[in-house]
Amino acid sequence: MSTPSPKLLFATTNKGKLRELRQLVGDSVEVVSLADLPPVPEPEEDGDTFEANAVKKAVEYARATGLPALADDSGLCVDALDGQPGVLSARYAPGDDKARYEKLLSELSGVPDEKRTASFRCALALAWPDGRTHVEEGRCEGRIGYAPKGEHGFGYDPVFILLDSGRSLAELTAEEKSAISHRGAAFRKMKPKLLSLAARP
Ligand SMILES: O=c1nc[nH]c2c1ncn2[C@H]1C[C@H](O)[C@@H](COP(=O)(O)OP(=O)(O)OP(=O)(O)O)O1
Ligand SMILES: [Mg+2]
Repeated sequence: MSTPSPKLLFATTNKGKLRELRQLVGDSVEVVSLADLPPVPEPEEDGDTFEANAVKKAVEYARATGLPALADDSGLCVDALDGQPGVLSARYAPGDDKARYEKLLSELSGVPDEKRTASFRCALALAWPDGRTHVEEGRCEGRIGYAPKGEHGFGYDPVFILLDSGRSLAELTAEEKSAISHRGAAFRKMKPKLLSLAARP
């Protein structure tokens, strides 16, 4: 028997997203990541919306690889900063995730609790190699804390505080995070499309 061919590409360079998407998909669809394939140039994320960037990434990766591709464009919209860093979250400060959330904390220094509200947004786009696309979005409400806490997750998770429990997203297990996260919400809407992919001959 020959090995079955891969059915879906997780089209992201972000290891944190990849880990969460793998767990969300489970074994319902056979997946590969970019690391399993010959190098593909990274699409330029020049859209004004999460949706536009997610579609662009999914379409370019699907065309380049010939595989159906699932791309994620996401970020943090902070009300006191008029929605910034938004689609520019990954480029908010040079360096690593810590440098970016520390910049955010310093931008918000002196801003009181009730004005520290924020939301994580995620657009997931599925693109077929022929150019067809399907998009779903999700969001997660919270507020920005005063200092990082928690060891799980990635990105801005240590400074994103949930409204009900007061815990940061980085204090949740992967399962707990996906149950309430922007990515989990978008994924659950996308899931029927992904399952239909698996069923294809
Ligand atoms: O659940 C999350 N928990 C914490 N932070 C998060 C989350 N979701 C997105 N984020 C942050 C990380 C990055 O600063 C930006 C995404 O930027 P974004 O361009 O979509 O991803 P990326 O460049 O890291 O990888 P790629 O474009 O290859 O998928 O928002
Ligand atoms: Mg990116």
